[in-house]
Amino acid sequence: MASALEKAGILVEALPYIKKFYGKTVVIKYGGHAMVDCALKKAVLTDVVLMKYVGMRPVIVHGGGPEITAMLKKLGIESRFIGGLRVTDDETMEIVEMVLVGKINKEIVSMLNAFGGRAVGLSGKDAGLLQAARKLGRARRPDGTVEMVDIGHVGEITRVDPDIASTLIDQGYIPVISPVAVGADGESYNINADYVAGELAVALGAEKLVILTDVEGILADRRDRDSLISVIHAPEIPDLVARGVIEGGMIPKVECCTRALSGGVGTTHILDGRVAHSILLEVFTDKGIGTMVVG
Ligand SMILES: Nc1ncnc2c1ncn2[C@@H]1O[C@H](COP(=O)(O)OP(=O)(O)O)[C@@H](O)[C@H]1O
Ligand SMILES: CC(=O)N[C@@H](CCC(=O)OP(=O)(O)O)C(=O)O
Repeated sequence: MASALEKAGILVEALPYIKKFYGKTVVIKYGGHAMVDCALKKAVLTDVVLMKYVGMRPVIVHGGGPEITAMLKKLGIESRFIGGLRVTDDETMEIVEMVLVGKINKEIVSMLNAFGGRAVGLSGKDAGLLQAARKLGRARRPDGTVEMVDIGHVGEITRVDPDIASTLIDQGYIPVISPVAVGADGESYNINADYVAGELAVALGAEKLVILTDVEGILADRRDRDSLISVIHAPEIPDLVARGVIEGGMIPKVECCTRALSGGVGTTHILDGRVAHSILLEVFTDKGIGTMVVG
């Protein structure tokens, strides 16, 4: 147990960070293990409420891929991914929206409110927050070449109108956003939540983008948990992707960090959502954790 003096020391250590981030927007991509484990869920959402109470402007973009897969399985529908994106036919789109907007979003909102935050759930469809167009999937042929194929209602963000989110933030609310968008044609689109977090961070002029996931951060060797890369420069990323060091679900994360940095976001981080209070450790202590992606 920490002594009273140690506890005071921890609070004092946080002071420069509280000052630095006071009034600043921080976009948090919430997904992975931290979303299914009940204790971790509480830890993450408590951190977000604390950030709010010390004067930061947190915004949550949530994922929910595993829950969508589980629901589809219950309904006897098999999940298929091409280039890391879910092949989304009409029926799947309906389930995606039900799970993300109807279930996960509302659960996060209720918990934040129970912890003393004032959270409001939105999907990208609300007030034109996210507009999208059909995105093709990158299918790898057996000979290694890539073919672009139709993957249904999967969207690429074409326009962000952050007004509804910034109005809510200005009024003291915590926006919680589902990665579902609308097309110019009125069609619904399913978007990888990492891309939504990156684009929103840019549109909201965020100071920080924090992506929670199921690993320590970017590993130089995925089989070696000690090979964490603490700081990586965006220009180093394409080579790591080409060499297969970064692959699968880590690709949208690094792409979204790179996009955010080029759009003016101060710092971007990929953190281990399995570590309780990893957001607090990153934001309020001298000991940065996970991988920081810098420009
Ligand atoms: N270089 C790498 N370092 C760490 N993880 C990597 C790397 N390359 C690929 N990955 C994979 O990316 C996964 C994280 O992406 P994903 O499963 O989509 O996360 P989430 O569900 O949090 O969005 C890791 O669990 C890991 O399997
Ligand atoms: C197009 C696409 O793949 N969309 C994702 C949206 C949810 C998501 O991104 O969830 P995670 O962050 O938990 O992976 C999906 O359907 O799974």
